[in-house]
Amino acid sequence: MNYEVVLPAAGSGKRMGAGQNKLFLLLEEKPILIHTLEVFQQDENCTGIWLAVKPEERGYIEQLLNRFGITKVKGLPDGGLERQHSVHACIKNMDQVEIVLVHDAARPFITLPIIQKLALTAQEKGAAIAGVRAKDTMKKVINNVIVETVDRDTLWMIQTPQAFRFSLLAQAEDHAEKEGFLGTDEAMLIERLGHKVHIVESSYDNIKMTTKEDLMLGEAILKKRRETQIG
Ligand SMILES: Nc1ccn([C@@H]2O[C@H](COP(=O)(O)OP(=O)(O)OP(=O)(O)O)[C@@H](O)[C@H]2O)c(=O)n1
Ligand SMILES: C[C@](O)(CO)[C@H](O)COP(=O)(O)O
Repeated sequence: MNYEVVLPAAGSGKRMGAGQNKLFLLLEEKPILIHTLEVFQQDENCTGIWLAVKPEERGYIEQLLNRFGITKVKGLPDGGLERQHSVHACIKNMDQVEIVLVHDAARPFITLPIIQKLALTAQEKGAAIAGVRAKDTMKKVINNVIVETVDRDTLWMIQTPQAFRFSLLAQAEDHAEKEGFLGTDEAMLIERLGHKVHIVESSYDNIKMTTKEDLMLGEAILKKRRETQIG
């Protein structure tokens, strides 16, 4: 199933505390952003990449695209104050396609089988997002006191990619903007339309590079993958 992908890349990386956009930090000598882009560059089903960027970082990102042979980028619109604004900027710039994926540029370990399953489920059902089952005992806590132990079987930790029929996501983004609603993922905007969102089981490796500890985890995931390939 063919698709185009939106990669929000206009964050600041405050929690990483590196004093620069965390996407420029290196994992095995390659920027995190490039690790993520290479997944989609290599996927023959990906027909276009849209990158939301900070205006002052556009020139450097274009240099990186050239240096690493990333040729599928169709546009690099200005990102916004929040992640949702950055995604919306891309959606507004794109021509209509059947299926669009939104994927955090900060999640470099997504794999092609999960991407394909998401795209196919979105084609069939309209909206599909990646997630993994909660592993720990889950409790709701207010003011440091347990209010409730939540049935773990109903809880998933949500990731990206999130895949949609383009028209549905565009409608959800416009609706959220009109109502001044800000969500932490695209699925929340679709849920507000009353449309069902389906889950596709993903991998615990598909971490978002958020804090310093994630850099070590990231190096370990790359090492594991290299050793599996060699072995
Ligand atoms: N205004 C924003 C904020 C975030 N992002 C992107 O959305 C993804 C997920 O966001 P997050 O991990 O929160 O990244 P940052 O906002 O950079 O990190 P922090 O919240 O720690 O500042 C990242 O690829 C980030 O670049 C974006 O495009 N525009
Ligand atoms: C979309 C997301 O990756 C799902 O886990 C996440 O909500 C975005 O990251 P943030 O750190 O909440 O901005």
